[in-house]
Amino acid sequence: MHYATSLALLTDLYQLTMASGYWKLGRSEQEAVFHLFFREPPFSGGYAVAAGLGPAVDFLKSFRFDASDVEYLTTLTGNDGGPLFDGGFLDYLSELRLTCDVDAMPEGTVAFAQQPLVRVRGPILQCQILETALLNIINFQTLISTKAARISGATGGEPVLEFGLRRAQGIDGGLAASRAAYIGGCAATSNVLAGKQYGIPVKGTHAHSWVMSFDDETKAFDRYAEAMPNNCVFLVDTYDTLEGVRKAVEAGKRLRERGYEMIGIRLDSGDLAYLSIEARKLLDNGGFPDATIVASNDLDENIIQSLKGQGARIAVWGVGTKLATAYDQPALGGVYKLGAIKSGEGEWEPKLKLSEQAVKTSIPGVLQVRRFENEKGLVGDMIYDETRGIDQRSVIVDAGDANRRKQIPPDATGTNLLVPVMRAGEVVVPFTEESKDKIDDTRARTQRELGRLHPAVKRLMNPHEHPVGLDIGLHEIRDQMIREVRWDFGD
Ligand SMILES: Nc1ncnc2c1ncn2[C@@H]1O[C@H](COP(=O)(O)OP(=O)(O)OP(=O)(O)O)[C@@H](O)[C@H]1O
Ligand SMILES: O=P(O)(O)OC[C@H]1O[C@H](OP(=O)(O)OP(=O)(O)O)[C@H](O)[C@@H]1O
Ligand SMILES: O=C(O)c1cccnc1
Repeated sequence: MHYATSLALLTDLYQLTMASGYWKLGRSEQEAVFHLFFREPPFSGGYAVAAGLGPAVDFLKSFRFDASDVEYLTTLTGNDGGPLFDGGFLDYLSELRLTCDVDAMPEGTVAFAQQPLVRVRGPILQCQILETALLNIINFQTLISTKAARISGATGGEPVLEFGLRRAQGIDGGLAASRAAYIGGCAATSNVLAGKQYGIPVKGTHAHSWVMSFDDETKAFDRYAEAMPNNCVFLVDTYDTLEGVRKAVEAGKRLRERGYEMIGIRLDSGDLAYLSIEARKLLDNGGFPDATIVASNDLDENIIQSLKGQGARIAVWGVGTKLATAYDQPALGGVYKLGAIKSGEGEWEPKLKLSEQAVKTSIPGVLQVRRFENEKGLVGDMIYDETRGIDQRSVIVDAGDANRRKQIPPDATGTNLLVPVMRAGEVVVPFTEESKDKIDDTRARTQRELGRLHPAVKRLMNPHEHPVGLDIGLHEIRDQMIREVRWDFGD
């Protein structure tokens, strides 16, 4: 999608005050590199599924301060009542066109803590003013695609229908959630606009109100079957669920006489394990062994896992609220940090932010991630500084605990996860108009990526940690920088 209006003001004011500062100091063009990453996978899980790059690229392509943006900025005042921004700076913004380089993990890539999902390199002013929107887009979509991957993992590949629009966080939240849920593994959405906009399959049943609007349930099913003979999933729990299933079987027989087949039934309350087992028997004995049982009602990955453990005969899972709102963790804490700045001599100077918590101390450099695998499977991921290359010792060191190290075996081959997306402000890969083929390819990538992960890393509770570490050369530089900063502060 190409945004019709500029979204350059979709930012925090402080990005613009810093930009104004860089401009006034004559530093706007100084080259810098920033990395977008998260520190903990969401939902206490072992991984995340990167998503949001498509819309992020659309945002970057449309990025400009148009006349109305600049006019608005002229109205902002400082605490002396005078204009907040200099006229010269606002002229600079109106002329500004992105010239930076962006590298990122393609959507559907499995990502782990500390790894850059996006790297932006270019004039510091440009890198800085992109922070908020990139975080807004990538954080939410990565969160939802990860939730969808967990839910789809729990169903063991049985289709998940995303039903979340009515509970989603507003209009854009609903659309973005449907998109990301599909990338993460959902089979379809009930969100028709998302279907149109992103080429996602749309599916649905009917609501209780349909049944309630008739005097009795049988009539409701028959009338629905007459109106929609090729889309019959009867919602059977308005009054008594198993009685509802019996009526659905009878309605299905009448439909069959007309040359159509009912798709199945939907359960939306009560004990879904018991009811699905009993409903299955009624459907099978009634001559509908192929009828599908759809279930919904505040489902999430944990309830689904429990239902499967109880032998539930559910074949299609409708999941709304807990998926589209990422109910148990409503935000991914992705951050965007400065990694290095180019000095006057044109050398990259790595930059470090210290923290009391080792894991929160930033990783300096111009970072890239290399994923290693051998014939046994994935070996581990290395975060390294592209300007220095990989140390020949081929060892990764945990970013939070220097005692945790792993040798990358010589038979392992590596692939860089960050791929070029923009060069000098121009999109260089086909992350352009969202097409059905494109989103289906992305969804397939997620499936391939998850298929390569060890099952223990995908475990819902207390997952095994996939090995991720800093290239030992980068670790030593960072360690030295930490010592120097601590020394300066007399620690
Ligand atoms: N066998 C089961 N094991 C575990 N959880 C279940 C089982 N059956 C249903 N659930 C889940 O338990 C919760 C049921 O909540 P609740 O009892 O409020 O729903 P209900 O019986 O459908 O009532 P309501 O009519 O208000 O929806 C839902 O999240 C549902 O998905
Ligand atoms: O439960 P979710 O995962 O959010 O899935 C969507 C829910 O939306 C619909 O009902 P709605 O919640 O509007 O009404 P109900 O609770 O009375 O069924 C539907 O029947 C599902 O239960
Ligand atoms: O089609 C459905 O069954 C549906 C759609 C949205 C929300 N709940 C259910």
